[in-house]
Amino acid sequence: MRVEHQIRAFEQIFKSYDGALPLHRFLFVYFKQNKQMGSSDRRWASRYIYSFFRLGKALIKEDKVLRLAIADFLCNHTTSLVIEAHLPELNQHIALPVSEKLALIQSRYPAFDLSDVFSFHESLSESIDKQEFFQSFFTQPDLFIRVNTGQQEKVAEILDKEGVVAEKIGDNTIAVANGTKLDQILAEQRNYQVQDLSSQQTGRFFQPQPWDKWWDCCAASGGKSLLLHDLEPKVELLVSDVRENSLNNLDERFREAGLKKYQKKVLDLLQNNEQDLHHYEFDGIILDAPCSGSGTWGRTPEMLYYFESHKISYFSKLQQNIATNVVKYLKEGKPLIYITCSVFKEENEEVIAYLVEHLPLKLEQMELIKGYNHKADTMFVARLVKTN
Ligand SMILES: C[S@@+](CC[C@H](N)C(=O)[O-])C[C@H]1O[C@@H](n2cnc3c(N)ncnc32)[C@H](O)[C@@H]1O
Repeated sequence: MRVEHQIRAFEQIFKSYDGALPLHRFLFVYFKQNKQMGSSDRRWASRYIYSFFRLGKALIKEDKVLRLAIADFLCNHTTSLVIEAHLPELNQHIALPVSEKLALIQSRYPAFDLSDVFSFHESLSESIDKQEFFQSFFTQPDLFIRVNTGQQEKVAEILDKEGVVAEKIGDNTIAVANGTKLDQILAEQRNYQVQDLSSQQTGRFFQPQPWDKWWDCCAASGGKSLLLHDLEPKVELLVSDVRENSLNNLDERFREAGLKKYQKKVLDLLQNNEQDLHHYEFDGIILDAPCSGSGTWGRTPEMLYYFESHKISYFSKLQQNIATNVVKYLKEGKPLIYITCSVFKEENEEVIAYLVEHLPLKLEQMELIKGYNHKADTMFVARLVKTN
């Protein structure tokens, strides 16, 4: 009876959700409206719906509940009523590594094709190891903290005292399990930022100099600007975004981080901004472009199910147009840092090919930062320099 209750709750959620909102926001509202669900019901319903979407479109023709049991088996190291009821013979293998569990599923269900987990695989950037990438969707990514230089030991000690398992990476990064309530544990926001590991690594491409003028032109709440500031606090900074709300969050984050001196503008980079920008010339521009976000779908697996492939071209055009509009404000010999959190070549290498062909830009370096092996996001970054 209890398993039927859990399955009914899962099916209700699946039926009410259409992919329009991020799943975590939808669940927040859904649970508020369904107060009869106790905390255990909510926990199981969340686990099931997230596991279910991690299967993408694999075995799409099979019964939904069987797919749920397979997904839940692949994603978790502890069993569930659904696995016990619908895959009883695999229950004893729940603690095996994902690769071994996949082999078990493949041998039982020959129609299981791992590439159906990510059904847009034809569009992937070439350097991605497809097997590893597809497999990564069955593991929840970690939460990463970028710690200011010299503060890593101190922050790690506080986490340790609170019983949080924390892994130090390099000198400035700490990984903890997703869902860790950092704001309740670490009071001193000045010393750290929540920022994905791969996003932190884009900083290697910035190379700012003291007193440089930089423009973070799609700044949102300022993640890349804060990274730039940590690399070189003497940079003069302009931040802009089309969404005023995001920039308000940025003010709050900058204040907490102690970043006081910066200029801020609400700008739509698809428009002519000459009135606002005619007297500006930058020593560096960070274009952290709007994109499909496909390198972050390990955190939002509902996208494996709901994303529509025609959107890739839409984002690619948007990226080309925004880049074209910002490059005129770059000084000769200075860098445009182009960043996406996409795994699609049309948003990455192909945008760079377009920019190099149509704009006075020369490619210095580009890299797909592969987070899928490190429980992190996958990002693309390129450093292009303006020519005459
Ligand atoms: C990938 S996010 C930026 C993330 C941010 N740099 C960070 O590190 O947290 C892309 C941003 O581009 C902004 N954007 C989208 N279209 C735009 C446009 N036409 N003009 C200016 N900004 C735009 C979005 O509002 C969004 O905040």
